[in-house]
Amino acid sequence: MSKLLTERTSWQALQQHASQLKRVSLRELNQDPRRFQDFSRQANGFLLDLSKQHLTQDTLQLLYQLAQECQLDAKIAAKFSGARVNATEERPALHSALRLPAHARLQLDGQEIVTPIHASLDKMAALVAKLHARQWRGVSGYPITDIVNLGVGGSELGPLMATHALHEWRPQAAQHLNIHFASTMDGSQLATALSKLNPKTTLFIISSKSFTTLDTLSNANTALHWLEGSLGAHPSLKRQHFIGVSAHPERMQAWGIAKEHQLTLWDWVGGRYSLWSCIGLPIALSLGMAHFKALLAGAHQLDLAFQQAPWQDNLAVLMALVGIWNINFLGIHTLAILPYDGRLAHFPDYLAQLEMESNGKSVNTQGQTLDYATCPILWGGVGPNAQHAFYQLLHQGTQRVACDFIATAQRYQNIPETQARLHLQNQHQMTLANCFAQSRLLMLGDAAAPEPRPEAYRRYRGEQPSTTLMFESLTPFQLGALIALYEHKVFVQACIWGINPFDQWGVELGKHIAHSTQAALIAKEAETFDPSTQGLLAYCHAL
Ligand SMILES: O=P(O)(O)OC[C@H]1O[C@](O)(CO)[C@@H](O)[C@@H]1O
Repeated sequence: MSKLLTERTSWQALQQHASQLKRVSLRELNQDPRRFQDFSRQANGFLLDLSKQHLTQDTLQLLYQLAQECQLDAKIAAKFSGARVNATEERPALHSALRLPAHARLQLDGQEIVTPIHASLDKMAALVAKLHARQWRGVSGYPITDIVNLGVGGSELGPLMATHALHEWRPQAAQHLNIHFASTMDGSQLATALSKLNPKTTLFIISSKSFTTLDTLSNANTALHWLEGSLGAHPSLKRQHFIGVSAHPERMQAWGIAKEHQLTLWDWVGGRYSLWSCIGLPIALSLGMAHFKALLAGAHQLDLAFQQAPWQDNLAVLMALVGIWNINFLGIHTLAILPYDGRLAHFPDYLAQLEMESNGKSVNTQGQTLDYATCPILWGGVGPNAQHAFYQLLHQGTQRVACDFIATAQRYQNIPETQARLHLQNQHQMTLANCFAQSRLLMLGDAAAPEPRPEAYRRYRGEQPSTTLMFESLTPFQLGALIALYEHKVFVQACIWGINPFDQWGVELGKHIAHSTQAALIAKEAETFDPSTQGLLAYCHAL
C-alpha cells in the first residue's frame, strides 16, 4: 500500500501554510496592485482570473509540489496513451481520442482507433445530411420535422447543454428541425412532447450507451406505442422512426433498430464524456456537422494544451489545484457554477454529473478508505437569475462557498444592426457589470460598499473566494474547449486524490433494489423491507 495522501510532505506543508494564511483576509490579499497580473492567465481563448481566490504564490508552489508527489505528469501521459486508467472496469478513458483529427493515429491493443472514429463520424454525417435535406421520411411519406432524444445522464446532459448553448449557430439546413429531449423515468417530459407532436413527422433517437437503462427504454417503448397507435403496426415503423445510439449493436438489433440507423460508440467512452461521440447526434443535427467538428476541434486544442503547457500556465491544472486548496485546506466543500450567459443555462447541470459522478468517491485506487474530502457539492444556475434567488446565501449565509463565474466578453456583434441589437448589447454590458460586481462583493464584503453599514442584518461578510473564467465569444470551438477544460480539471483532481474518476459504482445498487421494490409495489407485499419503506408501500397499497 502506498502512502495515504495526508502523509505526504507537501500535504502537511499545505496544512501548515493554510493555518497561517487563514489569518490574512482575502480582502487584504487583494490590496496588492499586482494581484490580477500575478494570478490571471490567458491561454486557449480564455482569461482565467484566480486573483479572488484565497491564496498566494507560496500556495501555488506547494500545490505544484503536491502534484509532483502525486506523479501528475505520468498520470496524464498514461490516460492519453490509452492505459487502462479505469481499473475497476478494466478500460481506458479515451474520450479525448474522439476529438483527434483524421490524420492522427492512436493504437489501442494493437488496433488503430482514429480511422474507425472518423468512420463513425461519417456515418453520423450521412444521417444528418439526409435529415437536413428533408429526404428522411416517416412511414406516411412526410419528411421528419421533429426529433426527440430519449436518453438520460450522459446520454442527455451534454447534447442538451450544447444544443442550447449554441442554438444561434444553427445552419439554414437545420432550421426546419426541432430537437426535443425527454429523459425522466416517469414519462412526464415525453408525455408533454407527444401531446404536441405529429407522429407522421417525428423521429426518435434512443440514446443509451448500455442500451439497458430503464428510464430510456421505457420512454422508447411509450414512443413506439404512440406511433403504432396513430400510424398502425407498419413493418417499417421502427426503421423510419427510430435511430439507435449505443455501445451494444446486438441490443439495438434485438430492439428492432435497423442496422443502417444504428450508431455505435466504444466501451472506453464514459457516459458523462460521451457527447463527443455519436451520443452527440442531437448536437450535429441542430448545428450541422461543420459546427459539431468545430466543437471537437476546440476540445482537441485544449487536450494538446493540457498535455503540453507547464503547470503554472496550464488552465486545467491551475483550476484543479485551486479546487484542491479550497476543499482540502480551506474546508470549502461546495462549488457554485455561475454562468453570466443564458445560453449556458444547462452548464451547471452538465458539470454536476461530470464532477460528482467522476469524483464523488471515498476509496482510492488501492481500495483504502480516504481520510480527506474529495468532490465538492456542485450546483449553480444562470448568474443574474440566481442573484434574485440563492445569492442571499452566498452573501449572508453561514458557509463559505467557492464560485466559478463564467462570462463572454462580447455578444450580439453578428446580429443585424437594429435598435434591438443596441439594446441587447447594453443588456450584455449590464450582465458583465453584474458579474464583476458580484464577485467583487463576495470577496470584499462591506468594504465594497460606498458608505458604512452599521446594522448587522445589512452586513456583507465577504471572504467568499471565486474564479472568473472569460472568453471572447461563445463559439462551437470555444464551447468545446470549455467542456474539455472542466473534464481535465476533474481528472487532475482525481489524480491528486488517488481515485478513479471513470467508474460510477455508486449508481448501481439503487437501480438493482428498485426492481424488488417495484415487484412489492405491484404485488402489494412489504414484509421484507425496513419499517420506513414498509410504511411508504403500505400508504400506496391502501389507496
Ligand atoms: O447511456 P446509458 O447507458 O443509458 O447511461 C445513462 C447514464 O446512466 C449512468 O450509467 C448512471 O446510472 C451514467 O453514467 C450514464 O451517463
